[in-house]
Amino acid sequence: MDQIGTFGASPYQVEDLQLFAGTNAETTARALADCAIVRLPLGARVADSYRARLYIVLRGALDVEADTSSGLNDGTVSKILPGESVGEQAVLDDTANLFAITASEESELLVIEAELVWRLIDESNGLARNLLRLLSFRIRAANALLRRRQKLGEFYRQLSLNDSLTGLYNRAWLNDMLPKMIATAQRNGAPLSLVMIDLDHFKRFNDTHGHPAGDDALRAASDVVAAALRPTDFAVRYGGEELMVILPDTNEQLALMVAERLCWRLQEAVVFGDMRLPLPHITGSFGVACLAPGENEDALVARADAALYRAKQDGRNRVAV
Ligand SMILES: Nc1nc2c(ncn2[C@@H]2O[C@H](COP(=O)(O)OP(=O)(O)OP(=O)(O)O)[C@@H](O)[C@H]2O)c(=O)[nH]1
Repeated sequence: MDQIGTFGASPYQVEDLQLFAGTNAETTARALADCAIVRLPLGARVADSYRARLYIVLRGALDVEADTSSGLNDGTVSKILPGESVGEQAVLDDTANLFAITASEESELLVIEAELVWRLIDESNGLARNLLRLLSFRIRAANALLRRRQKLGEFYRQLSLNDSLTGLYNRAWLNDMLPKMIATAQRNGAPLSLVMIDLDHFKRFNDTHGHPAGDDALRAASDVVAAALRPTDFAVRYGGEELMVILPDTNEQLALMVAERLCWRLQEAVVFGDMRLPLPHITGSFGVACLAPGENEDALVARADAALYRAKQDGRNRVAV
């Protein structure tokens, strides 16, 4: 970063500098006359960014990375073009320019020391107004970036908690949430029931209609289950062709009714939307268990599993407790 001259001896005009728009050009030019102009070759970094200084691009362009000190640097880079500035915030709160500033092409920069910026703010309402406007714009941009990151974070969180084939909650979600729901139910003395569901002869279904049709069937079964539940119930893909329903505040009798309803709706489900194809049907076997006092999630799941096994043994397409 070589100094190649001063603002006063350069061909650049105050009118070229966004930050000084609307200020008295003559007074400003006088104040800036001794400020250094430095040249930055392509790819060079603003080397003394440890100081609070304002840089105005006169020619070329700068890339400014997000704040590297906060650990929030996610590769977001803003471009600073001729007339624009960087470092206002560092000057205002008297901290170093902690972000990485690099020349994206050969550039010339006007360097204004913090003390001079403050003096100019004292002397010029126009500069103060421009700075406020610029900061307000930067805050809005930073907020928008945060919102985008939040949305992205939420998107990935959803991805990691939902099964990609069926859209139901996955095992990771279950492992996290079921113990919490059980603890709440135990604490409040509230009932909680589980329904384990296993699609019947699913291997045969796959062998007869093909694996993609098997996927369609799984999706159809999941849709049936999800659509039949209250907003307070939860549907989970427990494993391959095994689903689970968690019914908070539901005793065994009610859970049995829910399972019967699901069983009936499943056998009525349309697997293929294309009516020209022969209509294969799917059925499921259902095991119901209601939380016993002092019981933990493993014991409850094991009882629902045992009930499911009985439903299979008794001929499938049915509910057992
Ligand atoms: N298409 C498809 N098939 C799956 C998926 N996950 C598991 N399966 C199949 O589900 C079948 C389960 O077979 P089994 O465990 O033998 O049980 P079943 O044939 O359903 O017989 P029963 O449970 O005794 O009624 C296997 O053939 C798996 O390949 C999936 O995501 N998509």
